[in-house]
Amino acid sequence: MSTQKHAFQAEVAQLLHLVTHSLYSNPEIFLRELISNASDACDKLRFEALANPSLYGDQPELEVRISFDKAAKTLTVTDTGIGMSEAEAIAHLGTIAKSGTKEFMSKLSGDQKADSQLIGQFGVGFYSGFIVADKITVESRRAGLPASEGVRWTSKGDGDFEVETITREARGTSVILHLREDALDFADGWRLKELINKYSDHISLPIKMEGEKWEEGKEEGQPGQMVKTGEWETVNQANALWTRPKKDITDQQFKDFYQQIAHDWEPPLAWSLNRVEGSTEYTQLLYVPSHAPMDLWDRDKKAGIKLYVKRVFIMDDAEQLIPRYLRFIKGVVDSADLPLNVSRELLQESRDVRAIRDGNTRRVLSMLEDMAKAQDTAGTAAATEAPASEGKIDVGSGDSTPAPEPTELQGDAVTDVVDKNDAPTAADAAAKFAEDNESGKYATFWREFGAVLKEGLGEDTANRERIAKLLRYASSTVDTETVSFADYKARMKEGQKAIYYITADTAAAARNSPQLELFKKKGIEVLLMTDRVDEWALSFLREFDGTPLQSVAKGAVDLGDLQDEAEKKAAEAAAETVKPLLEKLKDVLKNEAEDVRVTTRLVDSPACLVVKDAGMSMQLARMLKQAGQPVPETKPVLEINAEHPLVKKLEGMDANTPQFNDLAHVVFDQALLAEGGLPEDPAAYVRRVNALLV
Ligand SMILES: Nc1ncnc2c1ncn2[C@@H]1O[C@H](COP(=O)(O)OP(=O)(O)OP(=O)(O)O)[C@@H](O)[C@H]1O
Repeated sequence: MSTQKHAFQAEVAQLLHLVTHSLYSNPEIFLRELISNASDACDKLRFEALANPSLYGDQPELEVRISFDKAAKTLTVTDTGIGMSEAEAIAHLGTIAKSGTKEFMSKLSGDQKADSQLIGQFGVGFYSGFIVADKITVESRRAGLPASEGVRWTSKGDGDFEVETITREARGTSVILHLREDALDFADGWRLKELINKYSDHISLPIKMEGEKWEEGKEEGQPGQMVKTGEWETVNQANALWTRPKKDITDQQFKDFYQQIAHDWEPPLAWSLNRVEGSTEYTQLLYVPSHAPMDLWDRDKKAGIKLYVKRVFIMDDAEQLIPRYLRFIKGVVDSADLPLNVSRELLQESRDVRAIRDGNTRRVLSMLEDMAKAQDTAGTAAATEAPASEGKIDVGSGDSTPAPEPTELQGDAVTDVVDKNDAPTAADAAAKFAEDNESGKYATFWREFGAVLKEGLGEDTANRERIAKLLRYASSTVDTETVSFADYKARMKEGQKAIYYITADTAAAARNSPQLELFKKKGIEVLLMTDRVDEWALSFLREFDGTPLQSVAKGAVDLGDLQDEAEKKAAEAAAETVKPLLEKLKDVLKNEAEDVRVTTRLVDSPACLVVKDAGMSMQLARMLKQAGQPVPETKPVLEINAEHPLVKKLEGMDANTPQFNDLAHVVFDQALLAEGGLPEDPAAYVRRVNALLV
């Protein structure tokens, strides 16, 4: 059969260029990527063979072999997995099928340092071989195909690759790297073992290397050398990480495993490994990443949970195992109860799956609570020399014994895999304390994923209160997004009956909103909600811990006991005197405003717009309109400040004059502008302002 030449898909060519130019500083990751592909290929075969055991043929073993040839300058990774047909080799090794590739490519800046960070988030897979090789040959045969239908794929990592049909006796794939001159140190048994140990110990498959022994020189004066023994030895632990006792797993191994499953170069913020026993038995290993993926905002993004059944890999991205608002969580669930042939459809209906999903949700929420608590403790104890307690501090690092959740497990007992004697020493704890304190893990989490977590208020009724406790906002008195509802409540003024908040497009707009004037004057804190999701999410949270939440831009302002008698009296008197003006304004602005009333919420501004209590905020209405969604046509209420000179001026004017009409409209449009909106007719607004200026 002749050789056919194929061009790489444009994105692959681009990726290849990037791989070889950005990743040379960390060349060794290629081995992790190739072993991970080999392991995936074995997982796939094991899964397909459940329905068709003949796929194993006469080779029942699933394994990975790593060999090298110093003289030929090659390094070969061979697996007995599913293999590839010719068409598959062309498709899988010549194009990138992954969603998000385009987006990824568009984010590249040309700055190698920044790009290599990005590529770490994306995962380079097979192409990382080109960091150390100037040519790669892949020989493969798909399980179930005859030996004559093997394929050889070859490329130098430039614009194209070649494919030819070969005869290959063994099922599976060999990836042969022709090492670059500067990467010859990888053709070394010790070096390879060290790397396997570092990156792939937790792979559940045996990774084998040919044994070597020292042989003295045959003749006098001839140096000795290492020679191969011909026996293949397993060099990794070959049991899945999550099946090992936690005390036998180092932090580094947890992190390495995360990097393998999440294709992320950054270490995770926290993790938790537990064996859950009871009516539904499973092991969960869950990770909180330290940064958001590029497609976080895609609500259809697949979840990052891999499902195993009794150690057999079943599927990636098992979205039934974690709610959508926690879609950023990565990890593994290994169930003891689900059938091996479980399908996505079946997952939807399974009671066991619901129990696992609930268990995962609770576990993630407690990890977040622990992180938040560790940060709070760090914040208050920052100046003290020693940590307050080991348990608390260890919690923040993610590898702690999670707090038990007795009442919430509905009969399922959590047995942590960790040996309780595995507790960290005081020195460990102090070191971790310093680390956590420095990094502010919860702050990082909140910055990256806070807005997604808010979706949980609407999605997860059962855990709404727990989620509410995890929320953080900036406020009129605190610049950073660090204020929890509980913090807010603790600082509430004597007599204050509600948690006040304002929604706006930006923090600046919220902070400078006229609606805040009275609150600022009285020193009442107001939470600033500036995420798009805030208003929707808050519609599910009417109160926190018995205290109602009240938007300062909705309904009439009622500060209740916070307003003293004299103020109330003055306001009532002002309302009385300004009544005739209100009538005039209502008439002139009948097309724009639902109502015009006098308010005490303003101090420096003449007027502001509010919506009725149950109404949709103007900000949300604008957002929906922009998104092309139908929005009920509601008019805002204009509230005026009877003390303001402009209002006093209006009071003294004849309502039938064009000047009154102009000033009334200017006051309305300015209130709209201050709130982040745009006048219906901007040109008319400009004309009116100009008329008043001359
Ligand atoms: N050893 C192998 N055996 C069988 N198929 C393989 C092997 N290595 C790679 N492939 C195929 O080539 C595809 C591309 O591999 P690559 O490593 O580039 O991406 P990936 O594994 O899909 O993604 P990532 O590594 O980022 O998770 C794989 O999805 C798989 O179909």
